[in-house]
Amino acid sequence: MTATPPIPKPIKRALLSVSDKEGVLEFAQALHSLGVEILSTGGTAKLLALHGISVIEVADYTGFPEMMEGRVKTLHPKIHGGILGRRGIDDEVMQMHSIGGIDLVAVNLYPFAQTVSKQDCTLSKAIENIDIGGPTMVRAAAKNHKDVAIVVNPNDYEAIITEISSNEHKSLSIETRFELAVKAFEHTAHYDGMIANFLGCRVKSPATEQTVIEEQPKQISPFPRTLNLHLDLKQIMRYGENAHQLAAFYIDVPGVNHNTLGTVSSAIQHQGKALSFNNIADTDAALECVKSFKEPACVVVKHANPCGVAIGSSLLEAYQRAYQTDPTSAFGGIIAFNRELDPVTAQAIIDQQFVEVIIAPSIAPNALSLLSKKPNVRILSTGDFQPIDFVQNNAVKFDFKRVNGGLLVQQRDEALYEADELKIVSKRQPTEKEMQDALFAWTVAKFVKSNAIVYAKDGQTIGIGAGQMSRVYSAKIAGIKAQDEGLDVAKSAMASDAFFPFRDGIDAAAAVGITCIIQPGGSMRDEEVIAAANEHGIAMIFTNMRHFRH
Ligand SMILES: NC(=O)c1ncn([C@@H]2O[C@H](COP(=O)(O)O)[C@@H](O)[C@H]2O)c1NC=O
Repeated sequence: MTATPPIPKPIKRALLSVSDKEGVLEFAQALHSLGVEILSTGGTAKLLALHGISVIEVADYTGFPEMMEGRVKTLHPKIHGGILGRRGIDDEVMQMHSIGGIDLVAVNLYPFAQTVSKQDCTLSKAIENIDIGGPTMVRAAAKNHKDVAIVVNPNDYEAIITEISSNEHKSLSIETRFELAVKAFEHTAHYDGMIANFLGCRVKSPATEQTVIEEQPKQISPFPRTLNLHLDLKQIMRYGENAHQLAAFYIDVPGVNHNTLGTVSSAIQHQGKALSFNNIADTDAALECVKSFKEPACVVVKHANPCGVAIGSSLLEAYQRAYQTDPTSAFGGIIAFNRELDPVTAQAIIDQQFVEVIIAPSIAPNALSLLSKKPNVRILSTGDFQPIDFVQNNAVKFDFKRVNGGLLVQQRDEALYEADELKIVSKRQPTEKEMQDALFAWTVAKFVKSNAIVYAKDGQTIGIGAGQMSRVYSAKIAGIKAQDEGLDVAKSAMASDAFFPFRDGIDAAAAVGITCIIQPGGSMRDEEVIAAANEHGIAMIFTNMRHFRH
């Protein structure tokens, strides 16, 4: 025998207490029209009253004034009893203490994230912006979702009004209340996580020598004692890196300190099969690399490594030159552009190769209709993104690598080189063209897995050696690939993501005709390495910055 679900009770009384007042007037107005009595805290009540909406102030309802500059507003048994009381179980005790049920709670919290993102935010200001009464109501209402609806997101107001209006009992279904409750706990978990992260950077831990309780400390750790992450599930994949692995894509929640615009996480997919785990990883690698260039550029990626990168006077030229580096590896690759994809380039791709994903800031409509002939190709647009300003962009953004039993956390590698750290260490100065080629190769090398060796000439990669355990083998592979594709390495620049431990890498470069080398320097045998460059007449630039990538 199946139990008949209880008849949902109508929503008769709502409590509205919001910091973000967006949409609250319309919401309150609609609730009022549905015959709902509205209780509200000081600022919210004032706004509603000003617009002629009938409202009872919480202070009048409880008989207790708001006090301590808002620290105590709703923390009263008449409010919390009204939210937490189990209908059908606690009715008698509620009646005994004159506690009326509150059937809907709409709360959003003090803007803690916005407050602490301001440069001049003091510790006291941050602490005053920790909402206490709000989360208490949110959690209470979420716990009692069987009888109470909790609304934390103004984007939900409209759907809630629509559902109540169309429901014969002027209520919300249990499914809606449950969904809202889960959203509410996610919201308070995120909120408390932010607070714990903020305070956890100031307390004695392996990251800090001492607890820092200063109003505006000059330096605090970027690493909280406990790391609270908040990511939203975007997609479940059919499988992970391999078919026997379950996988999902979680994305950053856009907010005050996160800008997800122009990333793979917020890209719009126009056609093609769902992105796979490897597609997303490779698309991110291609996209982040192509953002480094100001000129029209194209990056072709395979297994997270660029296999061809080029700039050109047009996107078509950039694509053709990037493809030319390694057509064999480009088969089934991921292609990223830093300009709108035009129909000529789209047609060239279709004519020339099998491609898994194409990503660009935008896709011209006529390019999209051409690509629709290849419906399996995943086409993504990110919206505009700015080329990375390596000097300006010093925001602390984290990069994570999971190890068994822990998580490695580091700042993202957002630098390229410090201009005043570039040093010519060879006898011969690089020509202007050699310098341009070297910086292009260096930019690409940053995105190639270590050990990375990149040969480049005229804004085009000529050979890329990636992921080898010895640098000299990466150099050899870059040379072999160039030769196999009939590209002339002579007079190319060579970039190495880390220093050369021995002179053998330089000798190998000279043997294939490299005339300029860019590398971090810093080896015990730098002298020997520089002497080798001088012997071969190679111009050598030290960047004093390494770009390992694993
Ligand atoms: N202290 C309390 O009892 C309390 N109750 C509700 N709040 C918050 O006060 C804000 C709304 O205040 P007002 O309606 O006065 O603008 C909301 O963000 C709500 O989460 C409170 N404030 C902070 O803790």
